[in-house]
Amino acid sequence: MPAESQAPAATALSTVAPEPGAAKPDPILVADGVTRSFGGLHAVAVDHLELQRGAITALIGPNGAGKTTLFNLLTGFDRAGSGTWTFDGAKVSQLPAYRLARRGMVRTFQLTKALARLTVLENLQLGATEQRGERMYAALMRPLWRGQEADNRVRAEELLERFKLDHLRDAHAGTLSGGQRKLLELARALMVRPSMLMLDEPMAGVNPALAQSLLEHIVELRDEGMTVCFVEHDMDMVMGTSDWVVCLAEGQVIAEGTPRAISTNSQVVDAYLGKQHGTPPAEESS
Ligand SMILES: Nc1ncnc2c1ncn2[C@@H]1O[C@H](COP(=O)(O)OP(=O)(O)OP(=O)(O)O)[C@@H](O)[C@H]1O
Repeated sequence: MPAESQAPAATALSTVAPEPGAAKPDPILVADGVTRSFGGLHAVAVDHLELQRGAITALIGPNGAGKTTLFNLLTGFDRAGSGTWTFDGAKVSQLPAYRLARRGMVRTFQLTKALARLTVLENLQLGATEQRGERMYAALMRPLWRGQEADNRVRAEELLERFKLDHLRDAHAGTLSGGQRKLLELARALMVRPSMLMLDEPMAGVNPALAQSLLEHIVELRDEGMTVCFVEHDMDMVMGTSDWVVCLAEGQVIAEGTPRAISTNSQVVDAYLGKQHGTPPAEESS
């Protein structure tokens, strides 16, 4: 049975009815009528969804449930067919990712081949400019305003230390282990001091030792006041870390609740948990 979190967000959520579309005491994100179709396939059709400020919310569901599609819509990486959503009280539907980042919502990015050739420190410095929507070429070629560059350097050093990547600051990102890459992806997103962090499968390809450290970092960020939302198949992480769980199936929210309520929800068990046969094996060795 999952342990219930004692964080303030968990306490606030303990009075919320465990039902799809439930209103939250202090929602940071509110979505209404969000749809996305591919041809005749309704990948996402979410009537109403609220995410509680300062809480860790997990999006779960079977393969093809629409989790990644919804995540991409909310983070400005795809365009919804219809629907509106607000972030921190302001309408942000269809805003591109860099404009969302300016408002405080950022998502992690997988390291591309180009980024793998840069050092860890360069990745962090570039993370700050990317999230603001500056072009990579311009960011590298044009001398940045000195004050801003110095701020970015200070922030980067803070994050290197926090994530214990300082000894790797001059290593090429491509040489990092799977878990270290995930830490770097998280650190890159934090360069712009967001209020909400969106994570797509943070545990994928991470070995158990680093998974634990990654998990602790995420809980620590929540304890500092950050709102976190992640898509994840690893049910240990979902049950052990999240304050609230939203289960999607066939594009719709079929259940919401605390990890404890969700683990015994018959619809979730039928659609997802009953079909889970453990989590995929870790892919890295360090
Ligand atoms: N670009 C696309 N073109 C066509 N169909 C798509 C596209 N992206 C997603 N889909 C379809 O939309 C549905 C939802 O996919 P999505 O990737 O959002 O599910 P998911 O819940 O994230 O699944 P998984 O857990 O396997 O990652 C699936 O049927 C998928 O095949």
